Amino acid sequence: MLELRDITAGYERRSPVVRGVSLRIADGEALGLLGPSGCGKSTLARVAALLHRPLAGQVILDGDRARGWRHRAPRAQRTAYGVIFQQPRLSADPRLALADLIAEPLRATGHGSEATTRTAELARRVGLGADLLDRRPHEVSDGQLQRACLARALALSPRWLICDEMTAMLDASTTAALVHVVEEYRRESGAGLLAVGHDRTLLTRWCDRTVGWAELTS
Ligand SMILES: Nc1ncnc2c1ncn2[C@@H]1O[C@H](COP(=O)(O)OP(=O)(O)OP(=O)(O)O)[C@@H](O)[C@H]1O
Repeated sequence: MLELRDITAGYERRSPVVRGVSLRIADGEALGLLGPSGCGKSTLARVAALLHRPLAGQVILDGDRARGWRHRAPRAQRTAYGVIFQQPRLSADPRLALADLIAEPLRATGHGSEATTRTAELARRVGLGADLLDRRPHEVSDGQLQRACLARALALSPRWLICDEMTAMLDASTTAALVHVVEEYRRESGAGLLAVGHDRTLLTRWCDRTVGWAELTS
């Protein structure tokens, strides 16, 4: 289970953007979190993924309380997550070819020897043609780059996926393709999902359960 207990978070201690929010996602469950722009969804998603230290509250991951954030999180907790953000260009190193982008987590965790085989496998899974793997981010479309970011997020076979407006800048067919990849992975692996967004139709179709920001904060 992934549990957020009474989380208060933000960028200034005196005016947090998230106040006293609690939520639980059961193993294998897909939870959609809906809310208007600027309400604090991404901040909460980053707290859930151990990327943003909350001002107060606890994150409990598979029974263990998170004690570190970002690079200070223990590796076993950090690698339990695959995270995909809204804007692939902000989360992809522009100097890396897509193959190296996908292989980043493998190399960073001492699995570099598997990188070539795993990268090819992951690229196939997300529908990225082998001809694109030598290109750098500026040489591919947003949709192609987001596919590479999804492949990178799946590289270490995470138990939890955090999709923060993953499809907000994509067309309908790429959206459907990426959601399909996530769902196929979840079926095989039993991974849980927190999908953040403002598209009620998409999240209702995609997730087992959706919750609105207002319900969390009331
Ligand atoms: N790095 C930052 N420094 C200061 N304030 C920030 C930072 N990131 C976000 N904020 C502010 O925190 C609030 C919540 O932002 P957040 O990105 O969590 O909202 P959101 O619900 O995900 O919005 P959107 O749907 O537009 O992505 C906003 O008022 C935003 O301006």
